[in-house]
Parts: sequence; C-alpha cells; structure tokens
Amino acid sequence: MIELDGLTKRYGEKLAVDDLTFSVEPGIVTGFLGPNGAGKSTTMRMMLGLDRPTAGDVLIDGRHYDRLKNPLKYIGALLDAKAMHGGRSAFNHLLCLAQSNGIPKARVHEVLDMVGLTAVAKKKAKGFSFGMGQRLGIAGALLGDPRILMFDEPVNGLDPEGIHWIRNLMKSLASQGRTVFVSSHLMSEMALTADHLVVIGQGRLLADTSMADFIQQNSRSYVRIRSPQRERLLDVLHGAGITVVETGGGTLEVDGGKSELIGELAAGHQIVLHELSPQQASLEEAFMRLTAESVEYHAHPQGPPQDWGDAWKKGA
Ligand SMILES: Nc1ncnc2c1ncn2[C@@H]1O[C@H](COP(=O)(O)OP(=O)(O)OP(=O)(O)O)[C@@H](O)[C@H]1O
Repeated sequence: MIELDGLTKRYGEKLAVDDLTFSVEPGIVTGFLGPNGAGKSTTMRMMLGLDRPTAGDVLIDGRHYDRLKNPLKYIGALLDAKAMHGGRSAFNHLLCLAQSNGIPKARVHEVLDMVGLTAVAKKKAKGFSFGMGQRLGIAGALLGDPRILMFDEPVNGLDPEGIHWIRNLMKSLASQGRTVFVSSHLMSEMALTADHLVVIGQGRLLADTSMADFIQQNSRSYVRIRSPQRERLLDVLHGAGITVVETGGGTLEVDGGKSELIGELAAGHQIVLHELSPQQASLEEAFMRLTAESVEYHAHPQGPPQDWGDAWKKGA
C-alpha cells in the first residue's frame, strides 16, 4: 500500500503538489490522472524518494522510501524509460540493478523473458526502439518481484500489441494482490485497465473513487430514442411531463435513466421504437468535465483564427 498524507511540493513560487492525501490499495489497478502539469510526475518522484516533499509524508508499506532495505523488493517503478545507460546491453543494465539490490542473476533472465526481450538481451539499449525501451524499463520495475508497482505513462509510444500486453500485465499483477499505480493520458486505455481513479488538477486532489462512480458522478447519463412515429412519441412524452431534446437525424434524447418508463409509455400507446438505449459518457468526457477548471494550457477552443497559416499562400 502507498499512503500519502498532506503531501506538498513547492518549486519557488510554483505549488506543484498541494496537500495530497490518499491511499493506493493492493489488489486493484489504480489510475492516476490529471491534465499536463497537474503534478503527477512530481508526486510519483516523491513516492520514490527522488524528490523531497516541502511538507507532508508518503509511506510505502508503512515506511519511508529511504528507510527501505533493498527498495526494488518493495516497489518497482517505470518513470522515464530513457533514463538508463544506453551503452550497456539490456542484460547488463538489469544485472547492475540486480546486484546493487541483492537480487540473484537468475531473476534477470526471468524478467527479460517476461517482457519478451530475451532475444535482444545482449544488444545495447541505445539501439532499442521506443517500445523495446519501455519493455526494458518494465523489466527493471519487475526485477525485485515487488509488492508495489508504479508506472508513469507506460503505454506512451507503444503499438497496439504493446498496449495490450501492458494492460494485461498490470491487471495480472493486481490480481496477484500487488499494488499497481499507473498514470496515463490515454483515457480509453485507462477505462479498460483501472478499477480505481485518483484525479488531480493543479496539484490538488479532485477525485479518489472507483472508475464506475467517477464516470457516473462526472458525466451526463441520458436515453437515446428513435421512432418512426416521432411526433406521436413526442406528444406522449410531453404529456407525461418528460423533457425531450431533439438532436439531429431524428434522434431524441431524455436526461437521466428513464428508459423503462419511456418503453412502457411507448408500448402503452402502441408506438414503435427503433432504439431505446441508455447512454453514459466516456471516461474522457467525465475527465474533461471534472478538470476543465484546472487545465494549465488551453488551445484556442474554436481552433486557430481563420487567416492563421495563410501567409504561405501569399508567398510570404
Ligand atoms: N524541477 C522543477 N522545477 C520547477 N518546476 C517544476 C519542476 N518539476 C515540475 N515543475 C512544475 O510543477 C508542475 C507539475 O509538474 P509535473 O511534471 O509533476 O506534472 P505532470 O502532471 O506530471 O505533467 P505531464 O502530464 O505534463 O507530465 C508543473 O507546473 C511543472 O512545470
């Protein structure tokens, strides 16, 4: 388990992490979300003792990181996959890590096998593709067979096969009872992987909740309806005091989860329905809604001005 208590980090005027208190529980995958600059990496660095908190505390299985003997056996992390000695082979890179943490050499072979790098184990890491580098970073995180695993943007730059592999790896590590904490900007991926979410914005805690509750609490649920007897249906729904929004293409929408009531009303009036489907917004929409206020860098919402980028046409 990872426990944060009032964790705070200030860089000069900038409050990067602001009084964060939450726990990351074992047995599930916990997603760590926040817009760019929200303080995710700073928080993760403090968890690993790489940055010193300005105030507050973070405990790894009840202890400070720097009090852990052979820390790789407690917590394994993928922070920056490129942060390794590129001149070393994959095998030697892992062997150095293993030797400095009292981990037997046999484990190096095991983790290389787990991440699918055995065939290139003797190749220098600087010749690795981005995906291979990520796999090597993950091998390093797994080296000590730790109870806690932390991944910062693990699927960044990976192909679909690599993304699928990491998703399954994280789920299986959690199902073994380990604590798995992962940050990602890929919402669709997070929705498939995480059971629980911690969301921060401008360093502050915005949500600490299950995936299902997060989506339910931060998004609109509605019922989508299509009927060849649209006008009659509208009359019936209005008569029952139900507010209907007419969207394009002959589709109607009713806020909330009233699909049973609408179905019964339509049946009672012998109105044919071609669609009656409860809709829930995606994690991405829920995330955008919750964090809209705390996004540091906004693009122009309507896109660039109309004449933007025209200069080249005029030969300027
Ligand atoms: N060493 C540093 N010195 C000064 N400011 C820093 C330093 N590291 C981070 N910051 C600032 O702290 C804030 C949080 O940064 P951090 O990298 O933790 O955010 P993040 O959520 O990981 O962002 P991203 O999603 O873009 O990776 C940012 O405003 C950043 O500019």
